[in-house]
Amino acid sequence: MSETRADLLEVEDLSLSFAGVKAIDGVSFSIAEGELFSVIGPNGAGKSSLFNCISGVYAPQSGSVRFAGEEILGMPAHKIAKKGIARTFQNVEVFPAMTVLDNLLLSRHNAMRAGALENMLWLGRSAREEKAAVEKVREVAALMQIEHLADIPVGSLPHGTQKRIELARALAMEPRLIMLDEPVAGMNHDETAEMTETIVQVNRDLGVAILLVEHDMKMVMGISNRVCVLNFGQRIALGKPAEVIRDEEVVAAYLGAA
Ligand SMILES: Nc1ncnc2c1ncn2[C@@H]1O[C@H](COP(=O)(O)OP(=O)(O)OP(=O)(O)O)[C@@H](O)[C@H]1O
Repeated sequence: MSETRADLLEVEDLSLSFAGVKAIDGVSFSIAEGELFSVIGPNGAGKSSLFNCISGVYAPQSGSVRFAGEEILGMPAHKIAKKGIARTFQNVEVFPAMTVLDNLLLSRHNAMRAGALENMLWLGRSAREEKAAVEKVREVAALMQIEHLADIPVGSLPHGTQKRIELARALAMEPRLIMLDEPVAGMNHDETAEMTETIVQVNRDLGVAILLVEHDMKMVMGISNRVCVLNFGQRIALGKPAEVIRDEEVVAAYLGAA
């Protein structure tokens, strides 16, 4: 990764409390355009809270989150998504009764269109526009190697495949940043290896920046450009994987949590 790339996401002095419990305590970091950046930390360190602040689900008490130079803190989640930040969830969030193709199309329409009703009914869309949308989501499906499943209801597919579909839904929005919340959780060895390769491919070939939260340390250390470590809501380390893994405070935090 070049060191000269511009910052895409800038998180500054972010703090979030729940009834006196500091879930995030003055955290700052930035992610460069096209970077693969991971956030790790023991259980309860604040990783999910951080995700939820950036994507507009939680409203932190203080701090700033800028995306492509624009303050996004306080914006509703759907507006943040439209700005170019897509996310996946710890638990698979797909529409199980809908086909793979329709799941991808709906995600794309939600990102591109204005009104919710119009999204649902696809009103006023020209046939050409619709054709372009189908072409785009088929392209994404091919990249994610789920093209052959296009007409199958998502709910009937295995967990690992549903996780891939969730990532494909995020990609269908053509984001500049994808936030992945434990993308290999619950996957077996082969599924994990496949998903890891896909994440690297999406980052490298599409140039999409990735913010990854994951407990699988081997995966994180193997693919990240930089890693940020949280403990009790605070940033205790930030750097290249080889630096972070040797950091005394990081080692102590993980041993303490073991
Ligand atoms: N909705 C909430 N209400 C109250 N406290 C919360 C809420 N969400 C998180 N917390 C608290 O904030 C702290 C950080 O939690 P968070 O879920 O962000 O950690 P995490 O690093 O994602 O943990 P895990 O790895 O277990 O998912 C914890 O002390 C947690 O109990």
